[in-house]
Amino acid sequence: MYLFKWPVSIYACTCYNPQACLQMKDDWNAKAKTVCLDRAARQQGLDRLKMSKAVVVGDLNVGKTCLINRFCKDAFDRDYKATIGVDFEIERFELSGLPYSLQIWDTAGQEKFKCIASAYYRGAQVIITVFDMADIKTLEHTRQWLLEALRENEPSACFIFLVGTKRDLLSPEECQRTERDAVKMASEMNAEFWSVSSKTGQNVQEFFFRVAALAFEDAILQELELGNSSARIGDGDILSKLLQTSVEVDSGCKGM
Ligand SMILES: Nc1nc2c(ncn2[C@@H]2O[C@H](COP(=O)(O)OP(=O)(O)OP(=O)(O)O)[C@@H](O)[C@H]2O)c(=O)[nH]1
Repeated sequence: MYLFKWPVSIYACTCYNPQACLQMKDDWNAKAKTVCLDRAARQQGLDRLKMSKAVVVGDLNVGKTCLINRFCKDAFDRDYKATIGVDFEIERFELSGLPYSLQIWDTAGQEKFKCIASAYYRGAQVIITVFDMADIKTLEHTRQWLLEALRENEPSACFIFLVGTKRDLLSPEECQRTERDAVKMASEMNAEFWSVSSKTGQNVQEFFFRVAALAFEDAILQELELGNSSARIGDGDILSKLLQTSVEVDSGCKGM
């Protein structure tokens, strides 16, 4: 899969929530592009709030709620409390000078709540399928969860992530083995794989920053295209000039 790389987000952000402040990268070349894009976005009247929706799906007890709580509240609860239906958090960022919010929908993994939860899949820009690295059968089930979430969305318009939780419970050897299986599954799902621990916080912030960066980039591109019908990637327009570098984003393991 080829994506235009526009690393705006990673370092040009001043977050409302200090937890969510995206890390600065020392890449002046990219920074210059960020400034250009920011200016272009302003010219297009894009100063209003942007919001993207991410839905988090997966078996019960795999750690969906803990993943969200670690990122949004920097908290971890060792006691299991089943999600009933759905719940959501909104994380606010300022990216490249623009306010931006990520709505993160936590859905119930329990079968009896599935019909309630699936009603909220629609309109997602990001689908996060979660499995428990210490319970390999939950990895197999992610395919089905993804299918169900895609049924309510336009597949080509969604970023798909496969997230393995509870890596703190695995030995390094077990972790390697599970990550190998997960990378295979991610490639079948056309997803990007991350392995995380909500208990220790390992990779959680990095993962959500990546989600926010991709969703934000996509939202801005869509706005620019809608706002100016002549603005099309590859048409020699402002976007293609700004987004000169395309990089191959491979569906491999990003979070290890
Ligand atoms: N050791 C460890 N335990 C975790 C981790 N993430 C979650 N847990 C535990 O796993 C259990 C289930 O976590 P939840 O986040 O509630 O699971 P869920 O997927 O939201 O479950 P449903 O709401 O039923 O769909 C809890 O007891 C958590 O403490 C992790 O990274 N490491």
